[in-house]
Amino acid sequence: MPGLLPAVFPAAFEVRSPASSANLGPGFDSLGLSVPLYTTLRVTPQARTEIVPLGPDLEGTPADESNYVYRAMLLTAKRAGMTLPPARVEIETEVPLARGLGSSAAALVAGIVAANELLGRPLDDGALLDVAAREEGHADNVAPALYGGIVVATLDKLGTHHIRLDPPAHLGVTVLIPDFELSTAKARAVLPNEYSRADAVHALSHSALLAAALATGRLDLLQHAMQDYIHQIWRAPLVPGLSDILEEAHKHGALGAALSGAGPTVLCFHDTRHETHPLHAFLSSVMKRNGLEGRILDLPIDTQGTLIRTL
Ligand SMILES: Nc1ncnc2c1ncn2[C@@H]1O[C@H](COP(=O)(O)OP(=O)(O)OP(=O)(O)O)[C@@H](O)[C@H]1O
Ligand SMILES: N[C@@H](CCO)C(=O)O
Repeated sequence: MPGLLPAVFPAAFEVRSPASSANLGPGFDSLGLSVPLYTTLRVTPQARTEIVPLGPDLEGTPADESNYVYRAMLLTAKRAGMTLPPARVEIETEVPLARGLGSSAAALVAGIVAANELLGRPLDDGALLDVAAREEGHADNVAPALYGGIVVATLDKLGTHHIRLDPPAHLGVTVLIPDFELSTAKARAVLPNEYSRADAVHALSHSALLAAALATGRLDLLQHAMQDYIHQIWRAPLVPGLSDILEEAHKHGALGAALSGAGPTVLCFHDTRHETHPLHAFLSSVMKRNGLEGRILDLPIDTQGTLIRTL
């Protein structure tokens, strides 16, 4: 009577994917870095699928196929041409939702890596990135969430191509995370469909300079290289204080500043050898002037990306 035998399931495991900050100014949809705030999945193979969002931040998150994690797991199985084995998937996150720190990318990447693990690893890293980038529509959050560090990535008909950079020495991140949500969809809806040649050349040259500066540790060039006219000016009305920070943060110790992803978080680079008190004081004063509440955190750049651990 095989039906009465206890099923033997593979060992439970945990997948942890980091938050990310996309664009870094002019690298719209193509450049990002990861930071150590994590989305964690605990995956326990069992007879039926159960999606279990945990904690107050995920309250109201669906537990069906519209859940980002579960959707990503199903997509991965489809890409591999296999059926997803059932499992209990507990989801926890430290990444604030809809704040420009890649919560959706961390959820997607964690789901993709978890499904690949359950399926016996049929997809290599490049295919995992491609599944994630196609689902997200751009690779600038998902690539750092998968690989860690700073990643330059392209997504087109030919596939997803990327180069991962180790962060330059002494480069730290300060983020101002406002207490309000801004969905990526809303922040993309305000962008124009067309740009002038001058704006295109400005974006190309500055994003190329930024990637080269990050690759060679030229921290002195960040402030200039992070200038952007592709998305930040259009999004500024949605993020009170953004223009002040972009214009003035360098006077208070920032090496450069940018809207993080689609916002409303703002990212400043700092030199880890220097105090960040003056920058914090400036960011606090901008919040106060604009009637905002929020958190200011100094973070290193995560270099590990997504990790799997057997439980
Ligand atoms: N851990 C999670 N589990 C399930 N769904 C999640 C999780 N994290 C994020 N999401 C979904 O992603 C949505 C937020 O995605 P959105 O793209 O708007 O913002 P973001 O990814 O946080 O920011 P950005 O893309 O600008 O960096 C949430 O409203 C929720 O539906
Ligand atoms: N590059 C994307 C990141 C947010 O998902 C944007 O700025 O809209």
